[in-house]
Amino acid sequence: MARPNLKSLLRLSQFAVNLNLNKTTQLTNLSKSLITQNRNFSTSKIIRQDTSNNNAPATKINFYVEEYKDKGYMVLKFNKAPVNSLNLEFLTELNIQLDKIEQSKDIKGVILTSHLPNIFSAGLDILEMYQIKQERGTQFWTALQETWIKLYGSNKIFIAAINGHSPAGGCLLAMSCDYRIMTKGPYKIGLNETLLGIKAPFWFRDTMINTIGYRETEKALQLGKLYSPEEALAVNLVDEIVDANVLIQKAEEQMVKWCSIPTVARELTKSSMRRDTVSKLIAQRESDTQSFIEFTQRDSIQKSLKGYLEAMKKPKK
Ligand SMILES: CCCCC/C=C\CCCC/C=C/C(=O)SCCNC(=O)CCNC(=O)[C@H](O)C(C)(C)COP(=O)(O)OP(=O)(O)OC[C@H]1O[C@@H](n2cnc3c(N)ncnc32)[C@H](O)[C@@H]1OP(=O)(O)O
Repeated sequence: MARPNLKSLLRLSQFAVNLNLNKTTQLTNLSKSLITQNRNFSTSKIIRQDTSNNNAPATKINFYVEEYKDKGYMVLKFNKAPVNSLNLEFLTELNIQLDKIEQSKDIKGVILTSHLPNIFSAGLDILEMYQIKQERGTQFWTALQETWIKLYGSNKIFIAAINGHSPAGGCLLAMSCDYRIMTKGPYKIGLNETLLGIKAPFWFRDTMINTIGYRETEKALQLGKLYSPEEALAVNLVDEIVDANVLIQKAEEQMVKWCSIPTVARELTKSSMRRDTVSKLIAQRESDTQSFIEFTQRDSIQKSLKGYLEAMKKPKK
């Protein structure tokens, strides 16, 4: 596919929030059709000023929410085209969703998945790290910490239905869930930060250690290893791999199973397993943010990120 020049890549975040009337109309129609299928289906919208067209408000639907209150769970679908990259606005909205979930008495669990084909999440939006300003960088990193604390530290049941690529921050989101099911296919999952010339933060590392163990993490992080679904299954990075057409069905089956466990006992058990890991970041949030700002402002890191952005723009073979 044709790649834009660096300038247009740098406008990606701005572009991503601009109004796309056709898309919005299509999505609204989709939402309506799902409601008529007797599903309680709601959309979450970001409304903000579209600076490329001073007269038009920008509307973009970043999430679809399907609630099955009678069954006690919901499906939360990422919908930030093209790759569900995690930028400040997306994370802020995700945090609001996570707060609502935590406060809901009717919802015991959530299936996290993507509405976009072949992609769960491409991880952090690289443009949030490239040539960042301190204020935005601080807000961004704080929002990301918040997401992880809310997700990894949640008492609710989270099942990741990974329907495509899930590198870096995408892998972190998946690992923060209680159970992972991945679609078979030419997809990759893992913490590949070293390939971008950056070090995975300690809480990414700890989440991976808690998921696949110390030795496998040691290799995976240094090599920036991206696993195929079969490789991920072999090291317990995912718990199941399935054909795409049964992904949500399998996730729902698991959800029913997890929901059937006595809630308080399950919650106390989960919390006892994760509390120390979460507390470690909570105790170091400010210094972790400062490290992020200091690290990403280094010339060497900016050079690596620039090279990575340029490589992403090269035409695919
Ligand atoms: C104490 C020390 C503290 C240290 C802290 C320091 C640093 C912080 C580290 C933070 C940890 C970082 C975590 C991360 O998550 S970094 C992000 C890593 N993500 C990736 O490497 C994924 C890159 N993307 C891809 O590999 C592919 O895009 C794909 C996900 C496999 C999907 O492929 P495909 O479907 O073929 O899509 P395209 O490649 O064509 O991409 C479509 C457009 O999306 C743009 N894109 C892709 N990924 C990102 C991204 N992560 N951020 C921003 N933009 C992204 C891509 O450029 C295309 O744009 P275009 O359509 O305009 O060309």
